[in-house]
Amino acid sequence: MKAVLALADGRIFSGKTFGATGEATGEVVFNTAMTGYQEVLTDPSYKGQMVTMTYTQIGNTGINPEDIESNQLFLSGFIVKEYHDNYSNWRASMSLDAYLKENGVVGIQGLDTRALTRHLRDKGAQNGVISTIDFDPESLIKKANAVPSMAGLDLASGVSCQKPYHWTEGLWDLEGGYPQVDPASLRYKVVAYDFGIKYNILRCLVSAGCDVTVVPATFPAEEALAMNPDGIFLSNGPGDPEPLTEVQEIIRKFVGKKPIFGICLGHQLLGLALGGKTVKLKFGNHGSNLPVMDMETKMVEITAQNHGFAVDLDSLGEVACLGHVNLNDQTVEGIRHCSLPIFSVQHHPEASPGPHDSHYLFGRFVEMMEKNR
Ligand SMILES: NC(=O)CC[C@H](N)C(=O)O
Repeated sequence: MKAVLALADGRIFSGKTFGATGEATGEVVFNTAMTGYQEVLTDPSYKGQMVTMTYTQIGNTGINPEDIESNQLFLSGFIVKEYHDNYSNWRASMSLDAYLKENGVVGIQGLDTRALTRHLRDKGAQNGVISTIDFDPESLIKKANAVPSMAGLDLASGVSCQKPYHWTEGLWDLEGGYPQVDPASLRYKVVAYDFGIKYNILRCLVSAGCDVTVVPATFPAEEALAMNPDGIFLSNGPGDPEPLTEVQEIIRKFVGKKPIFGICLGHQLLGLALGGKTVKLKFGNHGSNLPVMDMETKMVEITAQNHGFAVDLDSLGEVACLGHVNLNDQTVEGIRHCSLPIFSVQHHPEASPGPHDSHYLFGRFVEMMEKNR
């Protein structure tokens, strides 16, 4: 069955349906990861977006119950070159097509994703519509232009948990799968603010020795401090960090009181809480092969990333310095507070999908908490 993708600037791509049928809208972004479509589909940070994978063959490894990063699919549309229904993997329990159908996510396959990616790279990420019911170019372009801009959108509040919960699952291993870790063996008490947190971040924290309590995005700072944590963690999440002013106010209350570690949206919110600004990038970075330098050690790590906004370093003045830099586009990849045990990164040290080069950052957070006990 025919499917069409129309972009707000008038470019139209034709393909075939897969997954759910109907119509979907969102900001179209490209992801350069070669594997890990399942983690991409369940990453809450993709809410409001439609993702095209630059890797050509998608679906080959099917879907398994273990590689999910949250309990649902968040992106609104999935765009691939060649969908493969005949999957093969020892853990797979269903096909990608069936999974998208079951979760109502509209897909399109068989279009030139290379041309689409080059278009987004040259013209910038932009809103679009995938349709299997309307093929009229004029009507589709109108629909794409009616989608609200990602800049200014608070999407994190809608994906955060409703009430606090405790997390004790550690990192996966081949023999035993995901272990349940005895909380008595976990030395550092961490309050993790959930703006759309990925499971593997929680697992990395537990495996690094943290006893994690996950709290909603606007959980009062006073209540978090009353738990007497060793550190505060700020998670990834969808949308623009700027409208989340209540959250920035909460973060400010931890500065000077507790060690803080932020990832992606958490990093951007920390930058704003410290008095800085964020900017929307032309097409951002989404993938698992992006080079970054740690300014402290000058080591280069290959990282997983998924962001459309970035912190403006100059706006932070003397408060914080550059902790990490993206070696492709020189964007601010991390900040470090000049005098307090506070740091954050734009990339994803938990990977999922991606290389494990940046796992050491969880150890750095634990060291900070140890020094500040
Ligand atoms: N992965 C994330 O946390 C994304 C942060 C933010 N939504 C951005 O696009 O920049």
